[in-house]
Amino acid sequence: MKITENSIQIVNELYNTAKLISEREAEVFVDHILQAKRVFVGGAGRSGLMGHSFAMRLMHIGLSVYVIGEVVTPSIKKDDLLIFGTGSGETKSLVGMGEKAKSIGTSIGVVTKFPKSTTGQLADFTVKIPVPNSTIEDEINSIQPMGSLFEQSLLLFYDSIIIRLMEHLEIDSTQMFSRHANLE
Ligand SMILES: O=C([C@H](O)CO)[C@H](O)[C@H](O)COP(=O)(O)O
Repeated sequence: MKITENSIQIVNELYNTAKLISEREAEVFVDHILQAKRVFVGGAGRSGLMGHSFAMRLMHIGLSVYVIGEVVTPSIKKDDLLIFGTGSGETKSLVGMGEKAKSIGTSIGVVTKFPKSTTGQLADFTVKIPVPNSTIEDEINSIQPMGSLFEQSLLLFYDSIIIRLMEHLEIDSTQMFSRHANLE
């Protein structure tokens, strides 16, 4: 298949996945972010990279946000919100961090293909990214390898959440640019 046709097929896959995400689950996700004192975002590998992108936008809209694992990230507290993006829901480092946060009483939100996974069960709320017919090992309805369809869908979901938060907080792109790093 031509490379450009691959791109079109990927966009179709993203469309078919995005339209199955629950609006109600997405609104609950937004409500928790708005109520949290600070937001901590976590994820491993490519899912974690999408989390970095999300955390940057949360900073741009003026929220207190940290990425798990950065050396400047402080201890998490009860009034904070912990967000994981994890396709499998079973990534070991996240399970350990989720257990720790739960013992502190921190609210946990997990965006995943598998809400019944170990991290999903630790969560106070989940958002299911319903990658069609997927299993933990593979993505049988995708032309893409490994977890790519989940990871791209996660980024689209996170960016869609940002647009909703901009509406709630009455923030525009110009204000966000004013917070963007000036030491690049
Ligand atoms: O980077 C990843 C890998 O390339 C699969 O596509 C995953 O995002 C990473 O392994 C984390 O896995 P999940 O927690 O299951 O998303």
